[in-house]
Amino acid sequence: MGSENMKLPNIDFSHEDLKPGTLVWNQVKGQVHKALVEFGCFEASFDKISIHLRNSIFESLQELFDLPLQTKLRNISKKPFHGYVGQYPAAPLYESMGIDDVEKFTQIIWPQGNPSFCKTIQSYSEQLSELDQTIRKMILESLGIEKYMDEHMNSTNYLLRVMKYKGPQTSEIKIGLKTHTDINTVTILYQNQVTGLEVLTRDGQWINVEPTPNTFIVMIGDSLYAWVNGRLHSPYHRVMMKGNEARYSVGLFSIPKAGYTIKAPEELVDDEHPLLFKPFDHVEFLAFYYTEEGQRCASALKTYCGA
Ligand SMILES: O=C(O)CCC(=O)C(=O)O
Ligand SMILES: [Fe+2]
Repeated sequence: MGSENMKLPNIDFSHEDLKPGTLVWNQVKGQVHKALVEFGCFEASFDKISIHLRNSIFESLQELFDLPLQTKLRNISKKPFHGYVGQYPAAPLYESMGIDDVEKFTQIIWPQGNPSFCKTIQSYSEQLSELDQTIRKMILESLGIEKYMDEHMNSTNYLLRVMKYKGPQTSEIKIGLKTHTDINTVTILYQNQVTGLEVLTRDGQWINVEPTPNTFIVMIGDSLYAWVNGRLHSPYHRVMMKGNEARYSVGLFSIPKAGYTIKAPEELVDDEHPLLFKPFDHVEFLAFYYTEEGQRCASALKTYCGA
């Protein structure tokens, strides 16, 4: 179980003057780098998303998940994990839906229209993608690889995934989502007040993440871990549920585009830091990841393209 007294670092991104080159930018950048080396994860305080939008997002999620299963199943996608996921015996509490294109998604789920859902999701993704970009700029600067900024920023797409974990209706702890690392670039999670997310430290302790209305959880995925040649950590995490209440969460995932080869910059490879992964295409890696073997191995990426 999660350790009672450990906490993730909390970094404040609400400062008005948070622009590249300012003193406050450099201070926050230092905190981001330290947190990502040590934990691969941190809490971000970010007040650019209004209280109204923060509340609407969970109302929208509830409205969506309350729909009949038949309706939710209309969200299909050729890409794994982008469509409706749920009703799995191994994760009976979990349901999720990927939203690639919110207008199309809204049209499929509500053919009669649902402008308020569409607008809420759209504003949320747009506003939160600013935080994603700020963090990624800081990462490249702190690693001294600014010259790859445009290439890196253009190498990803966003996916918003909304998630619901039913309360198990018992005080016993039940698995919500099994232990995994994220395989994308950067993940930013936001959730309602029901606890459950746990992040594993490098020395093997589980940290319970305590949600608050203005904290977002930022996490490095394996693709970024590979690209920065292991300079930042990509943490194992899981969701454990107890009690009656449902946990709603929403993840903004930056994901490498198909056809983009992830290859560590030469600046990050030397005798002390030998190359960890051979260059790979994320979408080709996904095909392996979702095979039985890919799901079984401790590190699918290492098995797939470890150097
Ligand atoms: O629900 C959460 O907070 C975590 C979800 C998660 O880890 C994932 O979707 O990869
Ligand atoms: Fe995850």
